[in-house]
Amino acid sequence: MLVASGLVKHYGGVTALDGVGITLDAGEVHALVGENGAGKSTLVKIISGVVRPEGGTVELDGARVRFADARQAAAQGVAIVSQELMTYDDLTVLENLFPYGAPRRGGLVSTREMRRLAEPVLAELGLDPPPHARVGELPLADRQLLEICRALLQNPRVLILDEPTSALPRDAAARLAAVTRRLAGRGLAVLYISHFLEEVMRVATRVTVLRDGRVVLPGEPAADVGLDSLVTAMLGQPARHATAATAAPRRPGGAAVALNGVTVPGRLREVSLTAEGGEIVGLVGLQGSGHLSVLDAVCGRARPSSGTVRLPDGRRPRSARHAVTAGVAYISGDRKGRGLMLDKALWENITSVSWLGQGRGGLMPRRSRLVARSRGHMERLRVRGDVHGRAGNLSGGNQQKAVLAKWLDADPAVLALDDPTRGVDVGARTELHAIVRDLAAEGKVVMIASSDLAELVELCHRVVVLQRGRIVDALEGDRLTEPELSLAMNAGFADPL
Ligand SMILES: Nc1ncnc2c1ncn2[C@@H]1O[C@H](COP(=O)(O)OP(=O)(O)OP(=O)(O)O)[C@@H](O)[C@H]1O
Repeated sequence: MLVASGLVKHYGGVTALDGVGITLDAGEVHALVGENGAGKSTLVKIISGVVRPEGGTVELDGARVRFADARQAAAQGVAIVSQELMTYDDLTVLENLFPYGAPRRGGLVSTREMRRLAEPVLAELGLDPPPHARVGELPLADRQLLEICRALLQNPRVLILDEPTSALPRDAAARLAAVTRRLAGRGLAVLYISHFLEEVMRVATRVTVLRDGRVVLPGEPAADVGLDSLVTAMLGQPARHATAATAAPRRPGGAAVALNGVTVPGRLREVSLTAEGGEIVGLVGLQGSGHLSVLDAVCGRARPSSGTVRLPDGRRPRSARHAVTAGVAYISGDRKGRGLMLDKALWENITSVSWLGQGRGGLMPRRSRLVARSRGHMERLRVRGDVHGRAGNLSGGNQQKAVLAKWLDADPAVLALDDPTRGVDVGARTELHAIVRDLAAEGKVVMIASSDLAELVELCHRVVVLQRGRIVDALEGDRLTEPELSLAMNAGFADPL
């Protein structure tokens, strides 16, 4: 149905695509995988017309197409849900669902018609938001699903999903996988880009792997490709297997983060928790359970009405900025909360936080030193990009790594991580985990919330479970397994706030 062939695209000296082709057939879920920076999003942008290739063609039903933009692509039946969230946060749910023109009756926008069209699609994805709520107020996961609803409301024949589950909790991701298969069953051609390889293997009928802008595995039946060979194709070498968290050295007793009877109205109730230097403490819960509010309290983003939060230097976080200067690094996988200066060079980004903390009154280090330091962090995290290039030119996953590089440069005492490996490829995920373990071994406090339970089990010494603003369990040792975590998150609800 859709055939791209021989696509070539360079960005300056970088070869993003070097003769890439892919065929999407009706009724298939075709997965596209590859490391961060392999060229996946560039391929999508060329199909949607956002980026012009230097060579190659895109054909739809045998006719060559060159869409001017995503809107024209949608009009011809190619709907794209891109990696970056594109919701209009100030508009309502309904307004967001019909961006290219709302249904009208007698010349007037018909809210009733909008609801009639939207409701079954929302229901299929398990969404039930108040239709007049502002989208900015919805949780990230709902916003991501909403974008998919918007694409489906265009009745596409080709649906392109670029990392559709990166912000989704497991149940929603599973629901989306089922919906995706159903859509293919109805004859849609689906291109599915994801870093969650197990999910890819479950949902895809065929899989194409890109490495360094080239196709290294062309549209193989997913059933014939094992997970290991998929990883090997992506990385060009077998993956290093992560060691279990229990093997990580633990030296508790250093400076700690301590929450004592912390209540944040509507979010946390009398939460007491100590995370010591050297410890990796996980935080988990269903949406709205308060696990992210614990991070917010540590980062000075939520003020307790009673109780105290103490940072390793003995101070209380008074504001987000104050927490930064007190050595708290907050790293979020939420792309919008990433905090890179996209127009500035990578080295300026990477060295920006430490300058905040150390710069006052001191001498600005020489630029060459800052660049060299940035290069060091980039190598360690395998950030693929030019140290002098704009941060905005990096692929999504590489931007995520650049944020971590920035905080590594600041040498924080506390790492508050919120889904830090969202959208990051398998190789980088393992690398990132190794770095987090190293930082803990150096005596730093690590607190991590993740929607990826496997990540928590692999990484944490202890995982604290919250329900309705309260700590209800803490799992460690033999009890720290995915099924136990899932059970603790869902079982026996605490009293409501
Ligand atoms: N506007 C741009 N300017 C310069 N380089 C760019 C630009 N967009 C992409 N690149 C580069 O092209 C390469 C491919 O990027 P692309 O975004 O397609 O990767 P990706 O496979 O989607 O990665 P990710 O999994 O991280 O999203 C990367 O090296 C990236 O840095």
